[in-house]
Amino acid sequence: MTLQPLIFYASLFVLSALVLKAIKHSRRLPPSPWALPIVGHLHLLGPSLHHSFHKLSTRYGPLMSVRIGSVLGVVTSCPDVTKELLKTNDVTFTGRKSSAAIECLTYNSSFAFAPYGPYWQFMKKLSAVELLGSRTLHQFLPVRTNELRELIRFLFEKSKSGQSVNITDELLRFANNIISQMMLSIRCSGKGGQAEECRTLAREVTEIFGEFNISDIIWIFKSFDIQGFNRRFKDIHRRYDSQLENIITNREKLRKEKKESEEKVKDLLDILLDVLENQNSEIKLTRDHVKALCVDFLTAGTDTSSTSLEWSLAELINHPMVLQEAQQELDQVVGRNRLVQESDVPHLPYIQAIIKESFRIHPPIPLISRKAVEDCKIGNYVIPKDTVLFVNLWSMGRDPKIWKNPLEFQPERFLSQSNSEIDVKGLHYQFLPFGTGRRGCPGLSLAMQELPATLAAMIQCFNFKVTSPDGVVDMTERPGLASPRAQDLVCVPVARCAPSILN
Ligand code: HEM
Repeated sequence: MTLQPLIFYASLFVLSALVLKAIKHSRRLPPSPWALPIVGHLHLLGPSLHHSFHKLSTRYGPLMSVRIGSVLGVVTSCPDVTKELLKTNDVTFTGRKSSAAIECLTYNSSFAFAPYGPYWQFMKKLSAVELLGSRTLHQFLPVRTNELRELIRFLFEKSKSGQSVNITDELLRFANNIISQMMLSIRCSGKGGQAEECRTLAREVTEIFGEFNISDIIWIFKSFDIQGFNRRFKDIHRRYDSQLENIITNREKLRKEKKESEEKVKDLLDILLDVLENQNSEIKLTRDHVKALCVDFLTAGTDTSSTSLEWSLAELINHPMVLQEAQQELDQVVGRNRLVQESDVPHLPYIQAIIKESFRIHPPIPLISRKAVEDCKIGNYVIPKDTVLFVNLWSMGRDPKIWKNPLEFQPERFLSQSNSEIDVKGLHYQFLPFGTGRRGCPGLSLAMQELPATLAAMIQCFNFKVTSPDGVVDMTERPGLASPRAQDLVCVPVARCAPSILN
C-alpha cells in the first residue's frame, strides 16, 4: 500500500472525529438561534449587546448560547442560573476575555483583565488592603469633599445668572478629578494641561473598550484592520503612555530627592512605586504593571461613577414626587444650613434607595463578562473552556418575574420588608451592580461613599429645570461601556439653599 491513501484515510478519520466532537459539544450547549457560517449570530446583535441579549433571551430562555463571530458565549439574566455559575462554579468563571485594544492599552499587564492567578491575587489584595482600602479612602475624604464643594459652588454661580449647565460634563469632570487625585495627585481645573489630557485619554479608552473590533471576533479578519481600530488604539496608547511616563518619571525624581513633604498623603502611585521598589515583594511589579493599573483605575473609576449620578439625577427630575421626598429627608436629617456629607449617608435611607433603584434600571456596567477557565456542567449543558459568560444585569433589573412594575422608578421598593435586605455587595443575585465573588468590583466602597453624598448635596442645594420644551428628560441610552445616556443632561440649577451653606 502506498502512503497517499493511508494519509487520506487518516485525515478523514481525524476530521470525522473533530466534526463528531463539535456536534456533540454543540448539542450539549445551551439553546441558541440558528447561526450563520463565520459570523455566527453577529447579524442578530445590535450595538448595545445587553439590549440584543435581552430580546433573544425572551425566546431562548434563562441560559442561551451565542456565537459572536468565532467567540462562543453564554448569556443569562436569571438570578438562580447566575448563582449557579458565579457562586457554585465561581472558580470556573474567574477569567476575563481580553482583546487587542485591551492588551495594547493596558500594556498586557492589566489587573482588571488579568487571568486568575498569582498576579491578579496579589493586586486584588493590594487593592482591598491599600489602594482602595478603608484607610486610603478615609485619607482621601478631603479630596472628595473639596470636589463636591467645587461642584456645588459652580452650580450656585450658574443658578445666580439662570444659566444652563451641562451636568453630564460637570459630573464627568467631578468623578475624574477624584480618581485622578487619588491615583496621581493631578486635577483638571480648566481647559488644557496634563490632567485634562489624561481625562480625554481615559474617555477615549472607555469609548474604544465599548466598541466591537471585527478583527477580535472573526478569525479570518484577525490580521486585517478593516475598521482602522488598531491604528486608533495604538495612537491612544502612544499618547497615554507619554503622559504616564512623564508623571511617573517626575514622581520618581521627587522621591529620590525626597522633595515630597513628609505629611503628604501617599497617592496610589506612591503606594505602587513603594511596591515596585520593594525587593522583597511577593510579586515583582514592573513599570508596565504600574502604568496598567493607572489606566485600569482611571477608566473603571470615571464613567461608571459619573453616569450613575447622571441617571439618578435624570430619574429624580422626571419623578418630582420622589425628588420631593428625598429633599424632605435631607431637610429633616441635615437641614439647609450645612452641606450634607458622607457621614450623613447612613441616616439617609431614602437617598440610598434612590441610588439602588437607579442601579437596578440603569446598571453602569450592564453586562458582567467572565471567561470559563475550564469546562463546566450546568444541568444538562456543558459550557466549554474559554466560553465567555455574559450576565445581563440590565435585563435582570427589568424582569417582571423579579421586580414588581420593573419599568417604574420606585425607590420605595428597596425599603419594603421583602427587599430591604438587598444591598450592592453581590450576595443577592437579582441585583449585582458591582458584580460578585472574587472578581467583584474593588471600587465598590469608594463608589458607595462618593455617589449618595454627591447626589444628596446636589438635590439638597438645587432643583433642576430642564431646558427641553416638555420639561422632561429624555431617558434614551446609547451604546457604550458604562451604558451612557444618549443626550447630555443639560439643565438650569435653581437654588433652594443660600450659597452660605458652603461656609
Ligand atoms: C458606580 C461605580 C462602579 C460600578 C457600578 C462598577 C461595577 C463593576 C462591575 C460590574 C465589575 C465586574 C465585576 C464582576 O466581574 O463580578 C467591576 C470590576 C472592576 N471595577 Fe468597578 N465599578 C464601579 C466603580 C469602580 C471604581 C471607582 C474603581 C476603581 C477605582 C473600579 C475598579 C474596578 C476594577 C479594577 C474591576 C476589575 C476587578 C477584577 O477583575 O478583579 N470600579 N466594576
